[in-house]
Amino acid sequence: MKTDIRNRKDIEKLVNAFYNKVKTDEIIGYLFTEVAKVNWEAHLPKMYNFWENILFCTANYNGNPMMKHKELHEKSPMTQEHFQHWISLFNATVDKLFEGPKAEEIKNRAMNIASLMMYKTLN
Ligand code: HEM
Repeated sequence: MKTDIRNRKDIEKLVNAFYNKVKTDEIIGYLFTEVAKVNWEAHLPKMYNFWENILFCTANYNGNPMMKHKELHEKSPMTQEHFQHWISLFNATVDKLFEGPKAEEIKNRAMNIASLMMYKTLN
């Protein structure tokens, strides 16, 4: 039986599952592994903080994601398809693991941030 996203431990489970898929994904994987050469030990805790702050207002994330993605786009151009694919992977991961109001909220927030990011990055 699926539960809602209740705490940081659930966020860790979601984020780990999501980036496990991302790493080997045919459409966006290379942006992480070859272009940005992501240090996963640093990136994953940042993402736990990012989403924990969004869902539970913990005020433990203070980065600048818009800037990071603009820099990434300058190194290797991204397209609307990349962002749409990111969203579909993210939604599929949420739906596989969780259900409830917080699960719906995180998908809505991801979609809104992705739209803004696309607008700021691709224009
Ligand atoms: C095509 C879509 C996307 C790609 C390819 C992508 C890729 C990346 C990469 C390579 C990094 C840098 C990791 C590092 O520090 O080396 C990053 C950071 C990050 N991404 Fe994305 N991303 C995408 C979409 C999104 C979306 C839609 C969100 C939010 C809903 C998001 C949130 C973040 C955050 C919060 C960081 C950490 C920024 C920091 O350093 O504080 N990303 N992303």
